[in-house]
Amino acid sequence: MTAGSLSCNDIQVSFSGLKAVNGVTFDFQPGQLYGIIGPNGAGKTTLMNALSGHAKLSGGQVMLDGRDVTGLSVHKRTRIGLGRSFQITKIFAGMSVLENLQLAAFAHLYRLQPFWLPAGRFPAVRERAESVLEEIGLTVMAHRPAETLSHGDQRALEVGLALLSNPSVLLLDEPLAGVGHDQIGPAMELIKRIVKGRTVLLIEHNMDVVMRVSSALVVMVQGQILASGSPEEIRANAEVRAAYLGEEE
Ligand SMILES: Nc1ncnc2c1ncn2[C@@H]1O[C@H](COP(=O)(O)OP(=O)(O)OP(=O)(O)O)[C@@H](O)[C@H]1O
Repeated sequence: MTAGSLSCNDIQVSFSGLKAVNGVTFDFQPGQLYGIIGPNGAGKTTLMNALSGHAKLSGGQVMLDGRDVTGLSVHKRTRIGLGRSFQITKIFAGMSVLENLQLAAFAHLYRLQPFWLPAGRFPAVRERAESVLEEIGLTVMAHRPAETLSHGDQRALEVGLALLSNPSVLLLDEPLAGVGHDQIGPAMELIKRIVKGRTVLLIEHNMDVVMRVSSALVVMVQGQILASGSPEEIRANAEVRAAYLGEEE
């Protein structure tokens, strides 16, 4: 089995009776970038949470590289190849860019939070953090406090945190949220670069961006998949246009 295959079978997530994800079955193929689109409240983030282990399923299974991970914690899923970035940033504002990466690299490599010693003293940590720093194009900003970065660069750092475990499957929840218009282009380039060799699920409201970077789109409405296909197929799908894209145009 090729690394990076993710599938879900009839998964369900409910919040006090509300079926936020209501029977989703899908095979995400290795190396593809799936744009997950749909109106507000359609269940996109909850689907990601269900796949990453952040939301408890009320039914169904999640498989990663052919292995049933339904009962595994977030950390165990991370260790076997699932990375996740969040809509709300998890970076430490007062720490430098490199320190943020080193702290997360230490936690990943040694399964500990290094509160009592500088994580950067560990060669494996330094090496991993520096490699991701380069991957996200922030090497020149390594020693800047994270809070002084532009919004776009903070989002790149957030994505970097998800890359530290070198995941074969990467779940990105609105990595361009709040990114200024002039930074959308470079941010898109970053996404295209880090995607190589990985399976990516990307929640993104900017239709122009999502249509351009995705190899396939999955359209969610009311907790279910309404349609999936190439960006061209989705654009031409009358049902999707009526339920969602029509709103945009
Ligand atoms: N922790 C929670 N507790 C209760 N209800 C929740 C919770 N998380 C999500 N929901 C509800 O589940 C539904 C799906 O929400 P979700 O955030 O997954 O949608 P979304 O498609 O990601 O929306 P958006 O595009 O606005 O981010 C919504 O009705 C939301 O209010």
